[in-house]
Amino acid sequence: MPESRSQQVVEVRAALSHALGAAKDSLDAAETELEAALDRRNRVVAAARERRGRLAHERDKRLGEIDEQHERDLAELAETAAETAAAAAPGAAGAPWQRWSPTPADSGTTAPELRVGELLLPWDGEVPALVPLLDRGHVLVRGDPRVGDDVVAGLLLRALGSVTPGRVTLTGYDPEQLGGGLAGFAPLAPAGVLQFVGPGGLGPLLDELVDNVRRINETVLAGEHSSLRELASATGRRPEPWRVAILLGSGRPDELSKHERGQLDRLVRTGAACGVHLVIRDIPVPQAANIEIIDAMPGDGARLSGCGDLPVQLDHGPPQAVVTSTCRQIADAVAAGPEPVALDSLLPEQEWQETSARALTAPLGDSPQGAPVHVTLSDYPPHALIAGPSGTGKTNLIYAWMGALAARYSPAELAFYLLDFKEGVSFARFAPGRRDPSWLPHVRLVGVNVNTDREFGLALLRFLGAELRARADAAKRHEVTNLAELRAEDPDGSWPRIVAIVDEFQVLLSGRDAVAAEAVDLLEDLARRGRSQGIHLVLASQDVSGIEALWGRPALVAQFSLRIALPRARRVLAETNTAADVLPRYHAVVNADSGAVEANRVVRVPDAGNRERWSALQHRLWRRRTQELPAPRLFDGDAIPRLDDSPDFRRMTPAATVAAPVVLLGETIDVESRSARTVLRRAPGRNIAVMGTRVDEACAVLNTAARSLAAQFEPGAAQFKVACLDTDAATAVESLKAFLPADTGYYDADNVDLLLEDAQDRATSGTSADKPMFLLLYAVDAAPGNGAAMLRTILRQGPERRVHVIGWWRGASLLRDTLGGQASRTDVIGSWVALDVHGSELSPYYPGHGSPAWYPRPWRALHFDRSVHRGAEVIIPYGHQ
Ligand SMILES: Nc1ncnc2c1ncn2[C@@H]1O[C@H](COP(=O)(O)OP(=O)(O)OP(=O)(O)O)[C@@H](O)[C@H]1O
Repeated sequence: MPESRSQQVVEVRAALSHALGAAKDSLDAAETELEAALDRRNRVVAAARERRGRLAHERDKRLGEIDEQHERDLAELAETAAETAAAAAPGAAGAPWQRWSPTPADSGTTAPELRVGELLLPWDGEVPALVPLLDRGHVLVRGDPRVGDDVVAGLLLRALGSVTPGRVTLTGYDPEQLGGGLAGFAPLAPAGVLQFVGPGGLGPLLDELVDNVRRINETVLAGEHSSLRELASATGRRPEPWRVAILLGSGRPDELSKHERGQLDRLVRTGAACGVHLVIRDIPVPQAANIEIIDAMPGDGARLSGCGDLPVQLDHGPPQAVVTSTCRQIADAVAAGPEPVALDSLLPEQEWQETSARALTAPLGDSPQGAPVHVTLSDYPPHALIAGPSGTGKTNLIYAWMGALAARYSPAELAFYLLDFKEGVSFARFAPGRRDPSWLPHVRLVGVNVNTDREFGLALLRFLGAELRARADAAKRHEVTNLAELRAEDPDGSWPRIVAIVDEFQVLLSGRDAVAAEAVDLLEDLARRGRSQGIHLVLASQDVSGIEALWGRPALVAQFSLRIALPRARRVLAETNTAADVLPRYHAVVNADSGAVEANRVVRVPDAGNRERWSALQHRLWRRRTQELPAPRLFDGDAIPRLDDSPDFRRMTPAATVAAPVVLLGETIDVESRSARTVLRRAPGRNIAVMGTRVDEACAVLNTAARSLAAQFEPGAAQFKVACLDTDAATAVESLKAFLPADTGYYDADNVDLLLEDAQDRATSGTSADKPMFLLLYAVDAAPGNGAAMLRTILRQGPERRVHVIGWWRGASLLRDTLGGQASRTDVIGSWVALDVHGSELSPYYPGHGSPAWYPRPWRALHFDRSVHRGAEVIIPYGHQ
């Protein structure tokens, strides 16, 4: 058993050793594995570390890239925002106060947004914070009152400075006298750009604004446009101003009545489309998308509802000096009135397309709402009265009206007769001139500088009277009653509507003389009957006396139912109609109902005075005229007519025998260019006496007589004898020699007795078969010796034997002396021309008429021929012969 035990021990040992060996192996294996594992782990850890490092690097790199991209995006966005803001708020709407000045833009352009501060962005550049007010919405300011004041002042100044002066108007409601940024704007008040309503005024103010919105919707937008902004961008015109109401409440919840609250809601909803905007503080308003809320806080605490949560730094208020000077500037510009509109705005697209059969209608300008204001002359209203103090644009208005009419109606449809009683040549542009040969083809007559020649006004009225009768007769023949019917019945006839314009017509009616009396009678007849015959009168006057001259004739005034009043014109509208008192410059009130207030229409008149613009129109129409159309007659009271231009003189041709030689004496004052004449028939009394001391005029009349006679006779067919007894007339006589036949006899004081003896012989013993003899005697009162006695014989007996005296006596009484003194007969002087001789001295030569109303004036004479005249006529001696 010991063996077995040792055996067993051995075996156990062996087993143990084996086991130990096995365990060791296992341990070794395990350790190797551990080592490998540790190694692996170390490698994994190292790899992991390395990857983390790489990842971190990658992440950092990416983050860096993202940051950069973010900054780039932000900068890009901020830059775009800044650019957009600069475009949305150009000039005065966005410039910082340090370099701010007004930049008024056209009313047609879109309204800018207005800067109130700066968006605080992590960006180097500046992004302005803008508020959409004009044409877009309303603004509610809350928060710090002082900052709020600055915001309101800034907004208003930017709005005012961005548009044409007067296009933004302000109304302030400030019952608590908070000022609210408004105080500095006071200089706008006198020009009506700013007004304040007091406590209790909120209701009426809101009502007025609502009324404006309603009116603009109904009459301006009129269903065609959804807003003024849209209208402005479609038409380039903005007929209404922006009306901004600044409502500074007290913060009391009961400040607004129910009605006021309703009106406020209405304005919030509908105002902006009509340019009515609210800037509100401390008044509760409903939430609305078009109200920009400004939380006014100092520093970076401010917010704008339109900018979300972005912090905003509000601008300081505008410097007081800038506010004041800008407001003054705006007020001055508004007081001075708007810039003139161009004449072209009155012209039609196609010229000469209208028919005047029923009426003459043309625009005179635009209404304040931008719609054209048309003016009509027809059966009603037939005639117009225009009044405007000097310088208010009356002449311009007449031009504008004429331009608008002339462009629409051809000369076959419309004829103008123009007369200007004031000094100057305002209508002369319509007639051919030295520099410009064109004329307005519709114009038949232009009278300028007729202030002393009231007879010319009379002549025009007489002419129109004759035309009226001709039309009435034609109407009777065609059994019709008015122009439209006459034109339908007589389509080939020439029946244009006639518009006679008389500027400063009161000159014609002034005084209580025969001219005025006849003028009023003629006017009354024309005004009454002209309406149906297409004859329209337009009377213009600058002072109230002009209108008053008519006032005494209510029946006459009543016919002038179209009234046009320029700024400050008085009495042309109805007595209680004061619309003209508040008209801005270049505006007029047009009233087609005799001045009744309800018929007022305000019109802004374009600038038609501009010569170039006018002349472009005139030239265009002139080139379109038919070649037969004659140039208008130009009567210029300041010009001395020339015999060579006289149609009567030009028609004269020489003949061997002339039964009734015609003596021309001067130009008549008439619508047609016509010479005053006396016919020297073989009949008693056919002599001509020129009376007066004025040498030049007397010589002018005698020379005209001599030249016109000479033009009718072939050489040798008549005898001319010229005596010059006043050396002052020598030059005139000398100049005559070129025109008289070579065998003319010339005499002076030394030998005039020979001439008279000769002529006396012819006068007493000649025969009617003898050649006519014309004695042209200059200063004949100076005939020496028994010259007077011989002259008497010649005057009395000569004409029947074809011996005629054309003599100049240097005074009416000297003629009387020649004729044999006070009691002598005067019928040997069948025709006379009086120069500076008073009417009372002429009565002996003016049989059956008393004495003519004649007040001598330079280069005018009175002519009377007892064989043909009922009354004496004023004539203008021909000059420069
Ligand atoms: N609508 C207008 N637009 C621009 N300028 C105008 C307008 N109306 C008048 N003017 C200018 O005002 C000035 C006076 O105008 P205008 O001669 O027509 O006045 P008036 O009332 O006829 O004066 P007067 O009777 O003294 O001649 C002129 O220089 C004219 O060019």
